[in-house]
Amino acid sequence: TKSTRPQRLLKAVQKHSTRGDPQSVISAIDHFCRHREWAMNVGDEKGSILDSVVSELNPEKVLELGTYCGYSTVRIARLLPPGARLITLEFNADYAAIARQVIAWAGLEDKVQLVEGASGDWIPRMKEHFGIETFDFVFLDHWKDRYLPDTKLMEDCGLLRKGTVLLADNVICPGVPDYLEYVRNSLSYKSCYFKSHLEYTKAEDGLEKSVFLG
Ligand SMILES: O=C(NCCCCCn1ccnc1)c1cc(-c2ccc(F)cc2)cc(O)c1O
Ligand SMILES: [Mg+2]
Repeated sequence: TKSTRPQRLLKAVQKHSTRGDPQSVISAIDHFCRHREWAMNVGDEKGSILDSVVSELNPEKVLELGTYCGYSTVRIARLLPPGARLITLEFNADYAAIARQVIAWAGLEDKVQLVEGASGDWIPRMKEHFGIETFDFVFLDHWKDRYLPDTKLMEDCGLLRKGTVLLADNVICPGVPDYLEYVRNSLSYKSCYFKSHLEYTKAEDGLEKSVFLG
């Protein structure tokens, strides 16, 4: 039976990168997506912006909504200090199965906890299930119509603190208009836009960085 794109992406990682070397995993995925098959990873251009936000923040507790094949998981986890933890939520079981192998190949499994399920179900359970007080950094990259409800849910569950940084992918393409309107007009956020391009294309896209003011 025909393989899936995530399966072909994993094979490219195992063939063209070095086990335990996250940078080589990132490069192998970017090469595959640019020269073989496009895939919805945050990509190298927006990925560099993601890197700079994470490096400046040095977060201890990170939440990623939307793992896909684990590309941004590897980008973030490789920059985390020892003892820091990344929880990544993926709804699609097939994506999760590939992501686990990509994260393990990169040698980052000790920093990452991949949880399968719906963000709306898991966000209310973060505190009691994972012993999380608040997150320092949240990367939103899942269903675009869930960015806003899940952000409000994180607020209501007390998972955000003064200074928590939300970074949202795809705010132009596919676009998250309701989320943008909220974080840009709410007195509880200081928001700014990083103009970039849709991964591996010339189309405009960008990241929105929003600091929760409490
Ligand atoms: O839909 C996207 N991501 C969510 C995937 C499903 C998440 C499942 N899940 C995980 C946790 N809770 C739910 C996405 C799409 C595009 C895109 C852009 C242009 C185009 F023509 C086609 C596609 C680009 C991205 O960068 C994206 O992130
Ligand atoms: Mg995305």
